Amino acid sequence: MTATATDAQATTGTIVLGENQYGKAEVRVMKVDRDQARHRITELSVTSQLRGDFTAAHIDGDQGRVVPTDTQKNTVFALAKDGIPSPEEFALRLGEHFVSSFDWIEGGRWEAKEYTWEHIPSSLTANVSDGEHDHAFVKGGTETRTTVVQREGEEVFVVSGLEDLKVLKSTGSEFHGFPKDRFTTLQETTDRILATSVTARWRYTTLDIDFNAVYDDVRRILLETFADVHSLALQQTLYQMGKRVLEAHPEIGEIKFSMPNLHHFVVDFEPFGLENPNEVFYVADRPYGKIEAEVKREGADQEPRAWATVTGFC
Ligand SMILES: O=c1[nH]c(=O)c2[nH]c(=O)[nH]c2[nH]1
Repeated sequence: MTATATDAQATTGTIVLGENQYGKAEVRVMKVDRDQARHRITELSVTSQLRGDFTAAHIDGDQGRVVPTDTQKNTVFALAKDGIPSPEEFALRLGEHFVSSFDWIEGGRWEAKEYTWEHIPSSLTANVSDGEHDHAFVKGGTETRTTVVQREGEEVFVVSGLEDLKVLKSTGSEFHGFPKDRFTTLQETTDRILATSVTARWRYTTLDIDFNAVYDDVRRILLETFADVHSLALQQTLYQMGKRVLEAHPEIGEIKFSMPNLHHFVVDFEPFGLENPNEVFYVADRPYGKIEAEVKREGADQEPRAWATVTGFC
């Protein structure tokens, strides 16, 4: 692409500040609920960013309206003291706090990622209830629960999801019928390993829900559907996962996925005079297929502002 005369002209006009937001990124906070012998721990990585008219800060170096990023970090810790019932409720409270505390703050973006911890199973008896240690934990699954809360005045948008939910099927996956040209080497298959690491994000159309219960159920549906669908392509599995989530949860407007196709290639044992009926695979690190799609409700209202600052496809 080449720059046009109009582009050149545009670069000579008055320079002004465009969209902006600022805050503290990746504040790692752990809240221990220790009011009972069996503790509960919640670990979040929180990014808080404020929006409003910060022209003076950018143009004149005037900090009169700049709530320091350090204060935003401290606020994350201070609000955690009152509990983190869910990442969504915590992010919503941060938004409410900043918008109601400083009249020039018009909104912002609060992102939270939750890391899973599980009580360590134990056959001992000291500090153990129901076969699990009361205050010793092991890191849970590889996945991270996510939420992005954005606020414009009284309008609030919540996009929640998960990242890196690793799943694999050792059969029940086919891939054939694709077009072939002189560069095609891929063999058709009616039995292959299907593996992916699911990143999904969905938009809530209401805040009047139990965020933890809905999250648990969406995760259950994603896993069950991945397992249940006899896959003719990762694209088909993805679509079914989204469809079943939307059918079960009217409070979700749309759902987006980014799912790598993590290739497992059958090792060629012919040179060794051996057979390999889908038993030994070479696990390829990269490249990987990159399958991304949105599943949505036909004719439903879209809300691009909810997705505006979600990086990548989702
Ligand atoms: O499920 C798949 N979808 C594709 O689009 C694709 N392309 C490819 O080479 N293998 C696969 N597998």
